[in-house]
Amino acid sequence: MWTVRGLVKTYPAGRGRKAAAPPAVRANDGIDLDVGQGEIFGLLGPNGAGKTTLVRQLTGLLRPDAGSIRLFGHDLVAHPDRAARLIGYLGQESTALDELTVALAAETTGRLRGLDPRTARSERDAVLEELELTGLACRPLKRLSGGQRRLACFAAALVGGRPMLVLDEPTTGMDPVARRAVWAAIDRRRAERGTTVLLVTHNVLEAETVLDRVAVIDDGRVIACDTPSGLKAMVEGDVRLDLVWRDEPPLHLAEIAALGESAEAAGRRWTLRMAQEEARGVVATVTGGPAFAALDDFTLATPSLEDVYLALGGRRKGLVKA
Ligand SMILES: Nc1ncnc2c1ncn2[C@@H]1O[C@H](COP(=O)(O)OP(=O)(O)OP(=O)(O)O)[C@@H](O)[C@H]1O
Repeated sequence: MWTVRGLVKTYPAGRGRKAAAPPAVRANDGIDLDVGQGEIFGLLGPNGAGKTTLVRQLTGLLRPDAGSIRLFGHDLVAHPDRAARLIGYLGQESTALDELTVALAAETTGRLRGLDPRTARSERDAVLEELELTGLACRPLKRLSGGQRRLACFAAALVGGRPMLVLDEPTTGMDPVARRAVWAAIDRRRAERGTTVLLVTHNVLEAETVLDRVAVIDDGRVIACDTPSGLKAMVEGDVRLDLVWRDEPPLHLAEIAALGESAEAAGRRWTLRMAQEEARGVVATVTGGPAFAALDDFTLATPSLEDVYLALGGRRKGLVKA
């Protein structure tokens, strides 16, 4: 339904004296994607991986240097204007709606999408109620908290019932209640209308729970594409061991110093990834010997999408777990 082949986008080098000019950036480097109708499809990757660049091309806002994009049979490279009729897009920034009230943002979006005034008003009321925004309806977006503003923009993106929703980190800054409301609204549309969702995220936890399939993007390329469980099967047999030290790790103990060499350290926390059998020995060492006194807490966990991502050679930077 949504077919992307060989998409390439390079941002040109900046002007100026040679040494000071920023170099050209190949932000998308031959991307292929196939998204099916009714899928909740994710793009996961660290900051700067090329996700937003990809999404802006898919939504007709940025012209690719090479490659093809077809959505519901339309050629969106030749006719980028058609994207607006097919896609409800929630970008990372939404300053365009800032001056409007929550109600007017939703209603105006509906009118811009061709709804008659009455339908725009009734869709506005329904979506504000669905997302529990009715109490904020008269508030200008610029007078809302970050999470509330994001939710109001999400509400506006839903008005007009586009068959495809493209959401660039929709739940950033939202509390758990608002997040749940977003996922429920998406699920409802998929169940009732077969709406397809393309979701950009660097939240691996969210990715694991809500997505049907994920494309992992790194350095402008798709480095893996599968269901979350399919991706996790790639690192089956591995576990993650987190050790939290009370204070300094007891590096005077030879076995702890050796462990430290393969650990990723973040403050008092060490994270180690290893085969299950090996983990058993390490747990015995840290809990049975003199190191135990220095240990505050430890957890042993099955692999997450983050572990897959790291195993694929991705960079850790930019992926969040909460
Ligand atoms: N307008 C621009 N001009 C030049 N380079 C750009 C421009 N926009 C993005 N880039 C560069 O292109 C690369 C991809 O950026 P992009 O915004 O697509 O990443 P992203 O995966 O969406 O990141 P994030 O998770 O931080 O939103 C980065 O190296 C970025 O610095």
